Amino acid sequence: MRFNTQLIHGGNSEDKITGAVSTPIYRSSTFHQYRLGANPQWEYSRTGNPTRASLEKLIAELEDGLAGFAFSSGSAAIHAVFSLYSQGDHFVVGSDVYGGTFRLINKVLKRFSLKFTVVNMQDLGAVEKAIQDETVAIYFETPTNPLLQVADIEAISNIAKKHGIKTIVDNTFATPYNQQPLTLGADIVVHSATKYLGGHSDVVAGLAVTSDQQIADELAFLQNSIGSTLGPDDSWLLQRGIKTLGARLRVHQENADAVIKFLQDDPRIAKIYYPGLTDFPGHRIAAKQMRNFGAMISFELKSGLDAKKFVESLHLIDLAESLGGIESLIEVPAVMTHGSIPREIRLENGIKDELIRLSVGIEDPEDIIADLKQALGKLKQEKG
Ligand SMILES: Cc1ncc(COP(=O)(O)O)c(C=O)c1O
Ligand SMILES: N[C@@H](CCSC[C@H](N)C(=O)O)C(=O)O
Repeated sequence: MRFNTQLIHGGNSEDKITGAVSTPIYRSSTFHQYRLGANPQWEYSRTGNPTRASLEKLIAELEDGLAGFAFSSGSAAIHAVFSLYSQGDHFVVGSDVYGGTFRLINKVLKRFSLKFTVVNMQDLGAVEKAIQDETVAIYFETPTNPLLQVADIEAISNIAKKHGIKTIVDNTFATPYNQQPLTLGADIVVHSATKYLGGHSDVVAGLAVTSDQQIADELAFLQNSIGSTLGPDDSWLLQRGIKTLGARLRVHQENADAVIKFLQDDPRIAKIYYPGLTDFPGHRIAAKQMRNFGAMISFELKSGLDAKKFVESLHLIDLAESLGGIESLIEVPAVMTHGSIPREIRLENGIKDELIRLSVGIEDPEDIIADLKQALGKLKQEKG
């Protein structure tokens, strides 16, 4: 099956009992056991639920992995993956990660004595140099949130393999439509499925997929033991969202291409962060490992232009956290999504106070651009 067919027909897309073409929502916390101690397939919904299992099978197929696991949020999925490891274990972590991941690492995982070295993943020499005797895995996003930095998944996975450690990739920005890290050598992929996979800003969910049987067994154990599983209703909603991933991403991409062109031509834009730009660092690697460059764009206004005024002047584009939904969303990472990172670290990592991040939706591109234009126009008027 090809990818777009798989989106629709993958997982357990037909119910074995009724033939329903949409996986039923099995809203049952427990399941009747016909014989005592017979180890039934379904026993209790935290341990396994048929609706969740269909979604988990689907994401495993889409990422070309062995097993998938659905969690109550992306953060819960990331937490479960780090729970594979023990006190004293060391990780090499990308310097540009979602603010909540930074917070999880620094305010939670460090309390359990996991150790971290932060490295710019574009510097392969620095990645290898950061590996210690206790290092168990390399963890990174690509493209990153919010700077859209691109890391070479294959090259980093090769370094990891050479040192007998694992590679974990947060594939939220790219989705398996644009990039499949497991096929490039990674061992575990995590997602905030709240974003493009759900696609409609109506579900908070997380996914993890692995190509390694031992990790799969351990993740199944941890998912059940920690218990941060995705409920059947949200599992269904997420699977429904995933069915249109390809169709949505094609429009997201067309719109992002139009918005990029507009921003490039506007004299009030100082800098654009987007892997599709040929002069953007990482463009060559993105072109190698991604089907397309996605619809996340970050940018800075020319000095003296007020980013706050700009985002508050938009009418169509929502000023809101999150991304990847059908509606265009804009935000200022320093104040919103990455506010949990101390300012000096944010600045060190390249996240300026005025950086603006735009998630281009699937509205008519003319309307998105008209909104950007009118909000930029207000700034010009004020300055003049
Ligand atoms: C790249 C990335 N990873 C993980 C997360 C965490 O996901 P969630 O909000 O679903 O917990 C987010 C956003 O929240 C994100 O942008
Ligand atoms: N206030 C939230 C931040 C959510 S950010 C959501 C998403 N990852 C994004 O980057 O837009 C928090 O403190 O967790």
